[in-house]
Amino acid sequence: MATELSTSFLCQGWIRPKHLSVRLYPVPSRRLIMMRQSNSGSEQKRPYTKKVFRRKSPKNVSFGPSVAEESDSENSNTDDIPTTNLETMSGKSVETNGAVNAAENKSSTNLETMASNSSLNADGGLVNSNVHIQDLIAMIRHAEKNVHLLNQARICALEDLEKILSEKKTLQGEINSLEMRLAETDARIRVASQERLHVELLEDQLEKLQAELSRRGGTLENVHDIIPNDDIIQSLSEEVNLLRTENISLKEDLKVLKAELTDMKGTGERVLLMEKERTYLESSVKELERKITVSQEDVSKLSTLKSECKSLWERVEHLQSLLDKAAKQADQATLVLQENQVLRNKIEGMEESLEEANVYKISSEKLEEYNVLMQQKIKHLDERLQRSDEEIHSYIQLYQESVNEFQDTLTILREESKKSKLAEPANDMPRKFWSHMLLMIDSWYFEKKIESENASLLREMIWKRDGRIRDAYMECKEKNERETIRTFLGLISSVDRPGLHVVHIAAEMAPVAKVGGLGDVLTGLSKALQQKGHLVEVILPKYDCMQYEHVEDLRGLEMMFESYFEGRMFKNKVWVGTVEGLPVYFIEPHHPGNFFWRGQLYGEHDDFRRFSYFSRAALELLLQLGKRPDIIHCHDWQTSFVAPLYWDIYAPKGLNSARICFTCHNFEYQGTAPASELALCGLDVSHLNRPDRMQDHSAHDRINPLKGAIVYSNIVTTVSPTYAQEVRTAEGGKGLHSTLNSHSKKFVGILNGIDTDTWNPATDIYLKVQYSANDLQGKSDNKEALRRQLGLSSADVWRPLVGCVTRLVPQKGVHLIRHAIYRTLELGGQFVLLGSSPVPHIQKEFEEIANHFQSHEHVRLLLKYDESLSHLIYAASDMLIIPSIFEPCGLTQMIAMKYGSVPVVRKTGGLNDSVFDIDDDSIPVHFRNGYTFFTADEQGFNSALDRAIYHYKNDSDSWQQLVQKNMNIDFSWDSSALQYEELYLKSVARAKAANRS
Ligand SMILES: Nc1ncnc2c1ncn2[C@@H]1O[C@H](COP(=O)(O)OP(=O)(O)O)[C@@H](O)[C@H]1O
Repeated sequence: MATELSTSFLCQGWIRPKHLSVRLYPVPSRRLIMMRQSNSGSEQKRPYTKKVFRRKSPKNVSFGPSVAEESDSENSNTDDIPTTNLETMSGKSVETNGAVNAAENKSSTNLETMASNSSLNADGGLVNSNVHIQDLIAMIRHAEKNVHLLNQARICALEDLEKILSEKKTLQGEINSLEMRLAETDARIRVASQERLHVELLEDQLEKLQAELSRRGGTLENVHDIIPNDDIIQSLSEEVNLLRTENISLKEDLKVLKAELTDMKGTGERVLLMEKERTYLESSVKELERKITVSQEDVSKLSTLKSECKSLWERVEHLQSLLDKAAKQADQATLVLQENQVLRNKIEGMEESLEEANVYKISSEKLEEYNVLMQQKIKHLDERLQRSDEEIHSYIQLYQESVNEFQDTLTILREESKKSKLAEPANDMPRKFWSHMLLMIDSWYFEKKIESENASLLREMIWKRDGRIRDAYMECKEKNERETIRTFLGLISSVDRPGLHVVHIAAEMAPVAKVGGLGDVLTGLSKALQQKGHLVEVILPKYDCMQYEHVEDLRGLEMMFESYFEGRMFKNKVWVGTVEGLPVYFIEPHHPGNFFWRGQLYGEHDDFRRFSYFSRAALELLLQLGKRPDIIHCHDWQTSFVAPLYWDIYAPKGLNSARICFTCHNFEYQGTAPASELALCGLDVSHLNRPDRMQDHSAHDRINPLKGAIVYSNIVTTVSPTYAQEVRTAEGGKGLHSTLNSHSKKFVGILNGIDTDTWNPATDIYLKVQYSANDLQGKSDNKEALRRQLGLSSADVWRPLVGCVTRLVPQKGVHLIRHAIYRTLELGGQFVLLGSSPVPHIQKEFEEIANHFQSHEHVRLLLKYDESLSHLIYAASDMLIIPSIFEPCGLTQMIAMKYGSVPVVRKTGGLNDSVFDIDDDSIPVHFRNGYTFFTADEQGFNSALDRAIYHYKNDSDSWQQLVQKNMNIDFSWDSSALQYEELYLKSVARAKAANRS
C-alpha cells in the first residue's frame, strides 16, 4: 500500500510553491513492518498544511506551478528586495530610495538657492524669495509624503515579516518532522542493508548448497529433497528484490527531502533579508524624519529671512519713493530752468528794445517813463531769476541728498546681504559640536590628511562657528572620510578671526582631574572665554586616575608624536575628547617612567621630571599640529617650564605666534630642584641658572621653575588682588617677592570666579532637593538629609550646622579647624568636616579626632575627597569656616555663599577680596556678607564664629536676608574672564606693534 502526501507551500514573492511526494512501500520483514507501522502512523496523523499568504498587492504574486516561472519570480525578489518591497507593500508606486535621496538633494539645493535668492541682486532690487519658500514647503510636504509612504511600506514590511516569521516557525516544524522522517528513513536503510546482507548470506548458502548438489551429481530437483524449505528461499529472494526496490525508492525520497531542506534554508535566508530590509527601512524613515526636522528649522529661518526681506523691501520702496520725489523735483527744476531761459531771452529782447528805446529817449518823455518801467521790469525779472536759481539750487541739493541717501542705503543693504550670504554663525549647534569639529580637523592634520594652512583656515571657521561647517558636516554624515575632507576643504575661503586663540596647558581640570581650586579655575575660565567667542583648547596629561566618565568622545589619534627628554626622543600618544564642552588633548607619554600612571596627580618623588616632560611634550604637540595660538596660558609650577621652553626652543622652531600668560595659583609650591635637572627637558642650565632667571634664592645650584615662568612670561597673574600684594612682601612671597617686584609691570591679581553651571543650588544634581534664594525650604531639606546621611541628631532643626570643605594642609589653618570643632560644640552647633591631607601627621591627627567623634550626635569628620558630598555640605550648612593662614583666592567661600552658607573666614588673600564683615562699618552695608577675623589664633577665630552663631540663633529674619543676599551675589567668571581677555588683547596688541616697528 502506498501513501501519497503532497504539500504545497505558497508564499507570494518570498516562498516558492513546492511539491513534495513521498511513496511508502510495505516492508516484508517483521522488524521493518513494526517500524513502518509506527512511522506511517505518525506520518498520517500529521497533516501537511497548505499555506497561502495573501499580500496586499496582487502585482508580484505568482501562483504558477511551473518551476521556471517560480525560479524567475524568486530571482526577481531576491535581486532587488528593497525596491520591490517598497513598491509591493505600499500598493502604490513609491519612489525608490534613490529617488527619495534625489528629492532631498534637490531640497537642499533649493534651500541654498533660496538663501542666495533672498538677498539683493546686482541691480539693487530684491528677488522675491516667496516662490522658493513655497518650493521648499512643497518639497517638505513631498518629503513628508515620502516618509508617510515609507512608513506604510515599513508597516507592510513588518506585517510581511511577521507572516514570514510565523511561516518560518511552521516551516521549522516541517523541517523538524522531515528531519525525523529522514532519521527514520536512515534507520530503515540501515535495516534494509542488514536484510540485504542477510539475503546475500542466504544466497551464498544457496549457491554453496547448489554446488554441493551438483558435486554430489544431483539435480536441482533433488535440491528440494535436500532443502525442504524451497519456499523460504523463494520468499527471501522476493524480499531481497523488494528491499532493493524500496532502497531505491528511499534514496529518491532522501533526495527529495534534501532538496526540501535546501529550500527551507533558502527561506531562512530570505527571512534574514527581510529583517535586514526592515532595519534599513526603519533607518531610512528615521533619517527622513531628521531631515524633515532640519527642513522645518530651515523653514522657520526662512520665514525670519522673509520678514527681514520684507522690511528691507519696505525700506527700498521708501527710498524709491524718495527717489521718485527727487526725480519729480528735478523735473520741476528743469522746467524752471527752461522758464528761466525763456525769461532770459525775454530780458535780452527787452534789453535790445531798451537800447532801441534809448535812441529815442532824449526826445520823448513817454519813452523815459517807458524806460523806467522797463528798468523796474528788468529788476523784477532779475529778482525772479535769482529766486528761481536759488530754488533750482535747493532742488538740486535735495535731489543730490536723496541720491546719496539712496546710495548709502543701497550700499548698506548690499553689505548686509553679502554678510548674511556669507556664513552666519550657527548658534543652534552645542559647544560640544564645535569642539568635536576642532578635534576632527586636528586629527586630519596630525594624520597628514590636510595641509597646515588649510587646517588653520578650517579651525578659524570653526572658531567663528561658521554655519557652512555645520552644513558640510551634515552633508558628509554618510560619506567616507576622504569625501568629507574634500567637502571641508571646499569651504575654505578667507576668514576673519572673531577672537583670540587661547591654549591652556595645565595639570588639573575639573571635573576630570581635580585636586583643588586650580581644576575649577581652568574649566571655569576656559568656559567663560569660549563663551565670549574665543577659541579655547586645553592640554592635559593623560592620568590613569582621571574621571574618564566626564570626558566625552574620548579617542586616541592614529599618529604618535615624538618629544625630547633626557637626551633622546620618546613617543607620545594623543587622546582627544571634550570636557564641559571644551576641546581637550590628553598626552600619554610612552616613556618607561610611566609618568602619569601613578594613581594620583601629584606628590610623586619625580614630579619635576614628570611635569617638565609634559611641558615640553605639550609645546611639541602644538608645533606638530601646526597651531598658531595667540595666547599660551600655563598654570602653577608644573607647567611653568613652558615659558622658557617656548622662548628658548619653540619660538625659534616656528611656534612663534603666541604670548605666554602664566597664572600662579599658590606661591607656596615652586617645584625647585637641583639645577642639573633642568637639562632633562632640553633647557640650557648654564643660560638659565642665574639669579635674574631661574636660580632659586635658597641656593646657587638649585633652579626654581616658578621663577622661570615669572621671568619668561609676557603676562603673570595670581588669583586675587590682595594675594598679589601679599606675595610682593618678603613674608608672603616665599622667596619670590623681589622677582615679582622687578617684574611688577606684567604682574596682576585677578579674583577667580566660580563655574555657576556646576555650582548652582537650583540645578545641582548632587543635592537631595534643589533650591534657590526665593525658596529656601530646599536648603532645610538638604540639612535634614545630610544629618540623616551622617547619623547626626536632627532633634533641633535650628541647631546651626557649621561646615568645612578643604585640603588639610598647614596653609588652611588646620589648628583653627581643629579648634572650630570644639568651639562649635560649646556654642551649641553641629560640625561637619570634609577634607583629606597629603601630610601624613595631619591626616593621622584628624583620623584620631574623627575616631573620637565617630558616633557623636553633633560632629562628623569625613577624611576623604568626595565631590558629591562636598555639594551637599555646602547646601546643608548654615556657615562654612575658612580660617586660612594664607589663601591665594579660595573658592569655597564663594561656593558657600552661592549655596546660602555664611562664610566665617580669616582676612587674607582672596578671602579679603570676597568676604566682608557684617559688623565692619567701613564697608558699605550691601557689600557685607560674612564674618571675618584677622589674628590667626583661637581668640581671633572665636571673635568671628561666636558672632555668627549668635546672629543665627537670635535674629533668624536678618540671617535669612543675609543668606538670600549672598545667594544673589554674582561670583560667575564673567567679570574675571573679561579682565583676562583685556590682558590677553593688550599683550597681543603690544606684540603686533613691536613687530611692526
Ligand atoms: N575633600 C574634598 N572633597 C571634595 N572637594 C574638595 C575637598 N577639598 C577641597 N575640595 C574642593 O576643592 C576646591 C578648593 O578650592 P580652593 O578653595 O581654591 O582651595 P585649594 O585650591 O587651595 O585647595 C573647591 O572646589 C572644594 O569644593
